[in-house]
Amino acid sequence: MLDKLRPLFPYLNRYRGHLVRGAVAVLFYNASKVVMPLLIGHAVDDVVHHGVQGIVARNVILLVAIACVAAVCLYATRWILIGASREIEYDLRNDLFASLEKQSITFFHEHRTGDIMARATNDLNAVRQLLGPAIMYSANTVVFTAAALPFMIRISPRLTLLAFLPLPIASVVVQLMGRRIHQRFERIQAMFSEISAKAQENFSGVRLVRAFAQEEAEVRSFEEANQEYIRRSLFLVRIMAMLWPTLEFVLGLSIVLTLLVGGHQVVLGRVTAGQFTSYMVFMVQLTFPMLALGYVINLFQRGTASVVRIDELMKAVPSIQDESGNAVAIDAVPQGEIEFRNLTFAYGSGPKILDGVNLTIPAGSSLAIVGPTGSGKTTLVNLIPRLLDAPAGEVLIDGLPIREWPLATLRRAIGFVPQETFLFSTSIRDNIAFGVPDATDEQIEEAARRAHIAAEILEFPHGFGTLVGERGVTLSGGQKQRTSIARAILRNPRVLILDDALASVDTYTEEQILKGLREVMQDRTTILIAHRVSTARSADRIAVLVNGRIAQLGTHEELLAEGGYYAELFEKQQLEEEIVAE
Ligand SMILES: Nc1ncnc2c1ncn2[C@@H]1O[C@H](COP(=O)(O)OP(=O)(O)OP(=O)(O)O)[C@@H](O)[C@H]1O
Repeated sequence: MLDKLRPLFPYLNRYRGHLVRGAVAVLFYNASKVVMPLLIGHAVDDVVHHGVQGIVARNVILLVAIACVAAVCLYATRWILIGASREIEYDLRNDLFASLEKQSITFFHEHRTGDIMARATNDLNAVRQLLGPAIMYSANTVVFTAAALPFMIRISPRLTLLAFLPLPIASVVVQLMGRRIHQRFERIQAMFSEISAKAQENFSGVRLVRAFAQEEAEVRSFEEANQEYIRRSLFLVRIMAMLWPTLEFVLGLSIVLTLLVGGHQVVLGRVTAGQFTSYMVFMVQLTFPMLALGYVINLFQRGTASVVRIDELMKAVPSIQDESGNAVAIDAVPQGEIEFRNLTFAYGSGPKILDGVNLTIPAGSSLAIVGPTGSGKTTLVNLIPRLLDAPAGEVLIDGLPIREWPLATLRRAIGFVPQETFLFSTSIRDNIAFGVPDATDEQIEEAARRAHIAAEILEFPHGFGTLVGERGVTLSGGQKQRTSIARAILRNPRVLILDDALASVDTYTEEQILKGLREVMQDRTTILIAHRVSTARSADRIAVLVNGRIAQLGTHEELLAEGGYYAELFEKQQLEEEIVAE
């Protein structure tokens, strides 16, 4: 178990000052608690022997004073130890988020968002409870038992031996049940991840669910998953339900034995009434910490299972990261020449998606990529900002293997408009300025103007301050694409990549955007993935990608003259336009 908790050691070490102060508070708290039964015993003996009011009153004052000290120490214990657990929770959450931010996109294909969210919330909370209440209660139990035991032995070794006799039974029960609690909690958390993922996908895909009238089917499927979650939780409840009464029974047994044997010893005069009272108070005081043991074990088992689940995410090594000893300085700016040198690429052990691609895009020139759906166009451009990693030496920037460039330098130089546009639930201004936090309003508006979206944005009630997404207006597909283009332009990148970024706009808007882009494209390397010839022809050269191979390469005129896929596409689209025009 300690091994599983190893990931927490650096955090505990960081807050060792808190832990030491917490330990001091625990010591003082338990010291004052141990004094109390002794004082009560004294008071009882005083009454029995002297019956003097004054002495009793002195004992009462002392008791109240000790109770005050205990209360202050308990307050300090909670404040320091629970506070430290919150600090560690804060650090853990930040570290988890930072490590997730570094993961490559394949990581997010392998882990469902709901699962990640469940680990970042439910599991993190279980770890916090382990670090806070679990550590605090176990420290109190151990210290109090250790402090009380010598006094109890001094009062009566025989009584102590008898009273503690049933405790090993409790220990065995706790050991056995602890293991099961751990296993069952792991299964509960896995199911919770499943439910979270299901809910998250349903909310994200709400349009599809409504359009296909699948609400009831989805509710049913959610209910099934929820039922399984409850079934697994009830499994844990069953064990916990056995743990509490077992511990209570064992403690009850101890108290009964103490009463029986202790009472007998008072009668025989071996212990005084006061000593016996002290002893009984010790036993009663031990009841709560012993019972809390069941709760603490539960917290420890849950927490350990959750540490493992969080650590799985934290220790996942990003599949794409900076190679050690990059040849290029971090503040370098690439010219923007891109070369694919005999590039072959497959997803994992799957089939080849790109096969022997040889292509150079000179710095400052533009290239359009056309080709049938699934031919590998997106895959090819994803290799440039290293969203996917090509085999070493097969993609070069300015003649240098791409891995020689620090990731930050490389990505800073690229403006990327992905096929699926994504806008954050914030203002249009912030969405465009994403990646350029110090951009001025003028720069943002200029980028929007070039992407041919400025006029439409200004028509919204709050202009550029209009909120989009879940909390604001819903932009049309074309508006989203143009906002996304403005975002890429604002970065003033050396390399601009537009992956089918004009697919959702009509031909008139396409023409307007291309007009704006023509200025932007000057002197920067631009790659346009397009399905329309009208978009493709605006580039210096056009590459036709078929089945992961470059089938044709040339200017619009050259490719028309050459015949083949591009010329056919041109004819087909012209015919369509003529039919629409009639
Ligand atoms: N993450 C992935 N894992 C496995 N296969 C993938 C993955 N992403 C894409 N593919 C496969 O790679 C092939 C090429 O996909 P890609 O998206 O590059 O094509 P495309 O030419 O951009 O298509 P489209 O024009 O439809 O956007 C497809 O067969 C696709 O199924």
